[in-house]
Amino acid sequence: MTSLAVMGVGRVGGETAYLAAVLGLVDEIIMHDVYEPLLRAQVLDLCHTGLDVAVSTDTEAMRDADIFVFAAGTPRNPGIRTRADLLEANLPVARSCGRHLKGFEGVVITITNPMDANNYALSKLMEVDRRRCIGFGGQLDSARFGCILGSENLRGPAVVLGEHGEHQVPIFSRTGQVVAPELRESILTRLRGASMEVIAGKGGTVFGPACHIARLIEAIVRDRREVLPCSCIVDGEYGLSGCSIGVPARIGREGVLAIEEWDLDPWEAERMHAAGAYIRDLARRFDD
Ligand SMILES: NC(=O)C1=CN([C@@H]2O[C@H](COP(=O)(O)OP(=O)(O)OC[C@H]3O[C@@H](n4cnc5c(N)ncnc54)[C@H](O)[C@@H]3O)[C@@H](O)[C@H]2O)C=CC1
Ligand SMILES: O=C([O-])CC(=O)C(=O)O
Repeated sequence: MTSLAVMGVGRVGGETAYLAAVLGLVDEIIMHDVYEPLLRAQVLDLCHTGLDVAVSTDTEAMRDADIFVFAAGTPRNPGIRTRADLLEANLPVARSCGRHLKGFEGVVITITNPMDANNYALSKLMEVDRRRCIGFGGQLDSARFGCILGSENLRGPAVVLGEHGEHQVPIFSRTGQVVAPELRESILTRLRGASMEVIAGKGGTVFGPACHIARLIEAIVRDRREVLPCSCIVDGEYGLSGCSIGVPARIGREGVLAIEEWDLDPWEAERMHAAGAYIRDLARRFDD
């Protein structure tokens, strides 16, 4: 019996619940949203699939779930330049949800932006071990990187580490090809703008995030032990600590089983450290 709790069942949370049900990843889904009419609609719509999954809205039962997906809060629109600009709006949401689930014993997946800062905040507020707090975004950024590499006639593997935001770090050294600094910068600029094109066109990113979140849930419930780029709370890895940041993480039933330390080239290492300093500074606002 595997149970999934989803806080915030809007575009991404709702689609994630639907995919988890369709793919048969979980037996029970507990949903919550502050907007009651939407919550009721999502519950009914999921029930009408006729899939063999128990659906409830019991927020008390959320604390016993195996996986908790945090997707509640405000998304970007074309007027909001960076994900970090959502901190003021979404940190209070993370705070109230975190307090409600203090002592949670399952695996937390943080979606809400700014995702890295929220993942760090949730682990502190919920008093959840760092290995059971996974921030989602790196898989999506990596898929976007793969699309852009292809458009430049370059091959993968495409992996993005660092912040899920302006300070993302595409790992060119793992593609096995020499990519000149000018081309790296122009690819990075395209990566930074990749989601906004979708947001401007259809109101928000949905298929991309939900598909990769489902893969992450699958890695956990099926104990896949595969390495995925995820935001993890670091304790010295890559010379960083006191923040959650995108790193290659081996994911299984218990959450983050290990963080791999890859050799980065100087261009990547410099940006990884800048990303760490930037996220740490954002996270500090949480301590104020
Ligand atoms: N990490 C990633 O890769 C991605 C992150 N996001 C982020 O995920 C978040 C959600 O995005 P969408 O689903 O597009 O937004 P949405 O607006 O469709 O859904 C958010 C839901 O959260 C609910 N909500 C707000 N405050 C709440 C609270 N205190 N308790 C419970 N529910 C609450 C709202 O009623 C709404 O239904 C945003 O912050 C967005 O930036 C979105 C896509 C990808
Ligand atoms: O860009 C945004 O605001 C939503 C997001 O995190 C993504 O799709 O990567």
